[in-house]
Amino acid sequence: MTNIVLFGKPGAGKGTQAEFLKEKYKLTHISTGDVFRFNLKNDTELGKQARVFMDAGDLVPDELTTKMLIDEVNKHPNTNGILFDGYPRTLSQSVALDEFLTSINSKVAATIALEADDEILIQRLLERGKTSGRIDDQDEEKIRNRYQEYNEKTAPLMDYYKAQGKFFPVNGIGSIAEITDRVSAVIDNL
Ligand SMILES: Nc1ncnc2c1ncn2[C@@H]1O[C@H](COP(=O)(O)OP(=O)(O)O)[C@@H](O)[C@H]1O
Repeated sequence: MTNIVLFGKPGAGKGTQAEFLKEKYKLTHISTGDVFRFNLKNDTELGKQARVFMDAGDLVPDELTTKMLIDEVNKHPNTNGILFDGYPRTLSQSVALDEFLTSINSKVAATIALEADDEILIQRLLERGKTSGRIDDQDEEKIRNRYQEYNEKTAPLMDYYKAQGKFFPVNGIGSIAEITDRVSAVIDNL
């Protein structure tokens, strides 16, 4: 299994790149944001629990998120590898992911970070909010809160993966195809 973590701030283009990468490398794409939104839409028990956090732009509590993630991975026992998009987002989630992958004889092969400036990203999200219907994309204050969550809780993961020699930053500004090429260069070298 080649498991790749796609890392980046909100709006960095993880979901867009994942669509191309999953085809190219025959990976299973798991977006925690998408799974949560599916549960919100279908008003499941998980959706009910996650809604308040998501609508405010806060992270959903680790325990709930990790349980959901493990359930998703377990739905694909024969996969070539997983493309993790939006997970892990806290140190506790990184540790939980490593423990879980070890338990199934696997590991994170690489964490690939799409890098771009905050102001560019905030504009992208506001633009997306006009058509996506996502409450968390429609209001600058909620977007700024997501950046604060990222800076406080998610940014420290960079050091966690750097210490393991698994952190690969990629310039996230350019055409979609250019960025796919940059990410592919990292994967092809693994
Ligand atoms: N790993 C996670 N841990 C906690 N909450 C999460 C996680 N992944 C997604 N969420 C929740 O879902 C929301 C939307 O996720 P996502 O679509 O990945 O956002 P973004 O476009 O901001 O990167 C987050 O703001 C958060 O509330």
